[in-house]
Amino acid sequence: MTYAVKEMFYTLQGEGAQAGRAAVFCRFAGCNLWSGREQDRASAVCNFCDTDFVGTDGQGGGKFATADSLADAVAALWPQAAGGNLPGRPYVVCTGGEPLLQLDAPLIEALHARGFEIAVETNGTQPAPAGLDWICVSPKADAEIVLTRGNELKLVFPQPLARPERFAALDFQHFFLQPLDSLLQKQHTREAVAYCMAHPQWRLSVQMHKVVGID
Ligand SMILES: C[S@@+](CC[C@H](N)C(=O)[O-])C[C@H]1O[C@@H](n2cnc3c(N)ncnc32)[C@H](O)[C@@H]1O
Ligand SMILES: Nc1nc2[nH]cc(C(=O)O)c2c(=O)[nH]1
Ligand code: SF4
Ligand SMILES: [Mg+2]
Repeated sequence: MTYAVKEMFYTLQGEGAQAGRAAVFCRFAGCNLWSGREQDRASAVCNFCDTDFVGTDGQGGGKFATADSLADAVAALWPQAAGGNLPGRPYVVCTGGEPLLQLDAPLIEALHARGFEIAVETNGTQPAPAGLDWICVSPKADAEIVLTRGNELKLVFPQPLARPERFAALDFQHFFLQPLDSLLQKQHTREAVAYCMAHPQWRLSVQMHKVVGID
């Protein structure tokens, strides 16, 4: 299968329980909940997206004909210490767009073969292939989730039609509220803080990369 990748870069995970960890980000092109075109945003199932995932023209992006060629490109972004491996297991975060439209068993095998721990950021509407090491599901109000277990559930907040209570009993290790980044971001942050203080099952996920100014 050919993989369409918008961009690939080395940075720190900015969100959730792995925030602060060095990671290669592999951003797959395309999503099932929005075309990515601004003129379609208002009518999209998911209409608050902060990401450009259209096409393959970003930094490190492209079309990859095989799992091995994509995994080689991911591995090339991980820093190599002279004369040996760095401490800290190589970590790749597959995101998008919606990564589970493309991430398949051959790619998981190829990334594992290169020593990578594989994380995914998904909207939860697609089943996950076996072998993923970290699953972050971020539900959207108008899209039913089929992925109801994983490592972390990270709810963009507030979504009036997707209250945290709807997800609180699902099978995840960590529950995060991530303030909706928009013109009202400060207000959303205050509301998320108040919710977490009243419901200690939930923790706050600040999008750290935006605070510190990295990709
Ligand atoms: C761009 S999405 C890509 C992965 C996948 N499609 C998903 O929605 O989880 C990556 C993460 O950013 C979150 N996100 C998108 N737009 C956001 C915004 N305006 N404010 C806060 N988080 C946002 C998503 O909910 C998701 O957790
Ligand atoms: N640094 C950084 N951390 C992130 N965590 C999730 C992201 C995403 O867009 O999926 C993201 C991102 O775009 N950058
Ligand atoms: S599901 Fe994820 S990638 Fe798709 S539009 Fe929503 S936030 Fe963006
Ligand atoms: Mg992002």
